[in-house]
Amino acid sequence: MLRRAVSAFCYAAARAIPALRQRNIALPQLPFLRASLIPGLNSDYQSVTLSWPFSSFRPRDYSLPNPSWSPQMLRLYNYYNNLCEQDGEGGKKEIGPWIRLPSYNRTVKYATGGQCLSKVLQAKARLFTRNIEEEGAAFEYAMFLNTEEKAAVCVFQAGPLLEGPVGNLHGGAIATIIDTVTGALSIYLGGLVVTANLNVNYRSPIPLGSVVLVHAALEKMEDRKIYISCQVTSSDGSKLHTEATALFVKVNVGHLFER
Ligand SMILES: CCCCCCCCCCCCCC(=O)SCCNC(=O)CCNC(=O)[C@H](O)C(C)(C)COP(=O)(O)OP(=O)(O)OC[C@H]1O[C@@H](n2cnc3c(N)ncnc32)[C@H](O)[C@@H]1OP(=O)(O)O
Repeated sequence: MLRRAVSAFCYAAARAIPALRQRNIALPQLPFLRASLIPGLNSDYQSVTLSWPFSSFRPRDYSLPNPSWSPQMLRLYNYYNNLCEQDGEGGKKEIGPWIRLPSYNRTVKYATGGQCLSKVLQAKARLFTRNIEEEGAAFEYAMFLNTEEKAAVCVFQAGPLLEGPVGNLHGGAIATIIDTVTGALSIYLGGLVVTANLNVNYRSPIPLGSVVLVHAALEKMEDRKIYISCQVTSSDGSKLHTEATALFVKVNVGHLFER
């Protein structure tokens, strides 16, 4: 019963969000969608209270700066975060094409804003990239979307628990952050999607502890298919570490519960 209700809600939200975007209807005007997606998109919105009835408090946003972040990580975060605000008429701050994505440790919090639901549905489940609570130990990252260019940038600091070859980042961890960034962009563009194909070319090792940029951009959309390209570069863009292409396929929420 609960599963059916959750499925119906997620299905409706997954269908509604892209349709509203296509019609240029601003999501912040809609209270429950604001609750599920908008808080934390940029610094102004962090004070918005969740209005979805299951949420009595806001979940932790893991993409906000913490003491483990290096000065370089913080500088890049501030650079992209500042792009999220534009000067409007009379010096008033306006939301520009850039938005900062909040990051929770369960996808169900994205889908519903629901703290309660995330306790009921496989309570121990955690988003792979946010399952280590120790700050700085594994994936530290913040994602920014450019809604006009249909592109995303992620500022990523690789922690010591992600070691592969000695002193360097594990290839699986690199693929994971690529899947996360290209996936987030695809979800923004297409609603509920899954990765169908991910091709990764590793060009140069990424030292543990370093800060890199993950760039993702829409190549094309065809029916249910969303093609994304991706590059991981050094923080100044001078060195190419990894290149990838990804294909995401739109699904309905029932697909995720087929057993
Ligand atoms: C703004 C919000 C932010 C949120 C942030 C959240 C951050 C977290 C983000 C985390 C993100 C993490 C994300 C994750 O990690 S998702 C987890 C990993 N992925 C999966 O588990 C997916 C498993 N696969 C499937 O479920 C099915 O196979 C899918 C759904 C993909 C297709 O099965 P379905 O029966 O439904 O459809 P279809 O078979 O008719 O195919 C449809 C079309 O697609 C084409 N096709 C299919 N496969 C491939 C292929 N491999 N190469 C090339 N093409 C392929 C196919 O030819 C056809 O094209 P056409 O004939 O129509 O032209």
